[in-house]
Amino acid sequence: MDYGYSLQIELLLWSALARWWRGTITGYLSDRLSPDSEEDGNRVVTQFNASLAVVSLVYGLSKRLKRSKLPLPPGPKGAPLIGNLFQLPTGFEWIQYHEWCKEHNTDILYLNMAGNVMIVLDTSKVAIDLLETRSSLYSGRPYLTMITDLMKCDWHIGILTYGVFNTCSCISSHVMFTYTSHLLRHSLVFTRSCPHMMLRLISHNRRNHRRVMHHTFHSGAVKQFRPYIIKATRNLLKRLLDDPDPLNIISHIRHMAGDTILSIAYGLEIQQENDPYLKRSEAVVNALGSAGVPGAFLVDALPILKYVPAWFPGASFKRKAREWRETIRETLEIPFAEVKKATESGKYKISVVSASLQKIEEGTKDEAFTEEIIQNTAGSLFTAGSDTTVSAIASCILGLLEYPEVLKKAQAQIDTVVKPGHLPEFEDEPSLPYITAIVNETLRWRDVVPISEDEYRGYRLPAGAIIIPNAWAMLHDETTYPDPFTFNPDRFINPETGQIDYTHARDPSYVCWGFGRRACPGRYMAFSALWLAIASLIAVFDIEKAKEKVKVVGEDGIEREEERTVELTHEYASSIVVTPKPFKCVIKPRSGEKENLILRALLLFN
Ligand code: HEM
Repeated sequence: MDYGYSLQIELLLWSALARWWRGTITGYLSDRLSPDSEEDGNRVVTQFNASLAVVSLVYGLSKRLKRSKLPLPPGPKGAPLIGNLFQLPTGFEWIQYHEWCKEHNTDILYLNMAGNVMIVLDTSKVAIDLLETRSSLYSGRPYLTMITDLMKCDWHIGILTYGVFNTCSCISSHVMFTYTSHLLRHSLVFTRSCPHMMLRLISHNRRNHRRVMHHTFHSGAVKQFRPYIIKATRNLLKRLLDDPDPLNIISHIRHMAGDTILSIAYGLEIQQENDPYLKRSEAVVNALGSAGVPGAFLVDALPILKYVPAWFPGASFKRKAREWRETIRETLEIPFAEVKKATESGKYKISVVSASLQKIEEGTKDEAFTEEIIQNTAGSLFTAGSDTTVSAIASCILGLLEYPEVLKKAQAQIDTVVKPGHLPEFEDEPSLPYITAIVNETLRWRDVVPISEDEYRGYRLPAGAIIIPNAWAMLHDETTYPDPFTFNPDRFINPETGQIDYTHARDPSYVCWGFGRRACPGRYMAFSALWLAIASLIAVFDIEKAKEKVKVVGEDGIEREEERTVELTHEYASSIVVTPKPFKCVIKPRSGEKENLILRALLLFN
């Protein structure tokens, strides 16, 4: 059934394609040939088109026939043409995916979204098998025309394709990719300018960007950025001390995450209020968040709409894209240019950009180290690392509020290990296993990226299918994590030694940082930032559920005021990164001594 519809659609596309080729090449030749030779040109083009269409059809049909012999994974029955499109909830879809998997007794689920195939991987076994063991079959993200073509965010590490080729959305590039990639043997790439059929030598791919990132983010190198993490964490403590309003907690954490990342990326000194770099970067996160919501812009489903002029009625998406494009460009270029200037003058602070530019200066032969790739890599860090860090710290606070005994136990361990008058340091990590267990449990309990998407280019599963590893299902699998919805850091602690022990509950890092070639390159830095922030918050603050006064009418019929605990609703905003919505709580220094400690610790840095 599915193949029947998609074959019809494909036939239509191929015939449209043949016409398109005819128009394009005829136009191209007529611009260049004299009127006499135009007729010859037309004949050549017609013959070329005919052969191309025949080859296309034979190729497409043979692939279809070969593929249709293989069974599809099970999945819920869909409606004609639209498939399962309207069966999906608009948020927290990973829960529904998991329900369907249970219903169909499968860990590989097939969904058809109006012809677009989605394959959900519900267990770590299939996810690791497909995404790690056979990672070379995966090439990139599903293409979003709004973000890539119109907002010109095609440089972002999370959007780029891993290997030599970068993806192109439009039909022309698809044809070029299919036919020419084999001929060119991985030496050229078709870039965003594909309608003009520009080819350029490739170094512009995700593998190279990840290499630049690895240079400063591998487990050893990332230690050089610890002073930035310490400073941003201490500023967070001070901000919470000065303004403990629960509705501002998430924005304080957001400031800390942004401060850390921009310092690491560029060595920037971030202001506590109205920092222009932070403001621009947050605007980019919001823009990408809005544009990345599936179905938010029709142009993603109908890429041809990108050619509609901005003044055209209903084309507000073009105007929005133009506005966002400008912010994105400034965010990418301004800080990079400043660091470059500082590096040239020799007055710079250590950062991803300065360390990578230095590698060029030293004459590296590594093709990944170009100014463009360094600029792109640094520009990707904020969007990838800010909301994720905010989500994890805020979820941890929710866990501590819901399970006060965890907070008390963690405070007791800190009090015995950390010297009086000091805040926890990175060096304390081996002696504070319970804090490490809390970080792990946070990343498992409220996993930050419940599902991600990858594009599959293999056989057995339909080529081009979107693969969705359901990390949420894996991290809440009760055979691996008994009582999975309880926030219980002790599952990672050996009761006899008191040390971290993953024999009874698997280390969540095998899932929570993503899989294979998509796995989070910022994980060591992210873990360090989470660890220090959580250890420091627990060391100096008591975090409790808020109380509120309510009016109640007693049995005697008299109205009284009563104090009640405000229960948490655990509401999250559902997106690629799920982040808790602001929640009520009380956060106050554990003592006057801890308050002084917060002030003193920050002074040391200024
Ligand atoms: C709690 C913190 C974090 C978590 C849980 C997390 C998790 C993840 C996950 C699951 C992915 C893969 C997404 C996918 O497959 O679609 C990813 C990708 C990525 N992360 Fe993180 N991340 C965190 C923090 C950070 C930080 C702080 C940075 C950098 C400063 C960072 C940089 C990146 C980048 C650049 C990618 C894209 C990699 C690629 O597509 O090749 N992340 N992250």
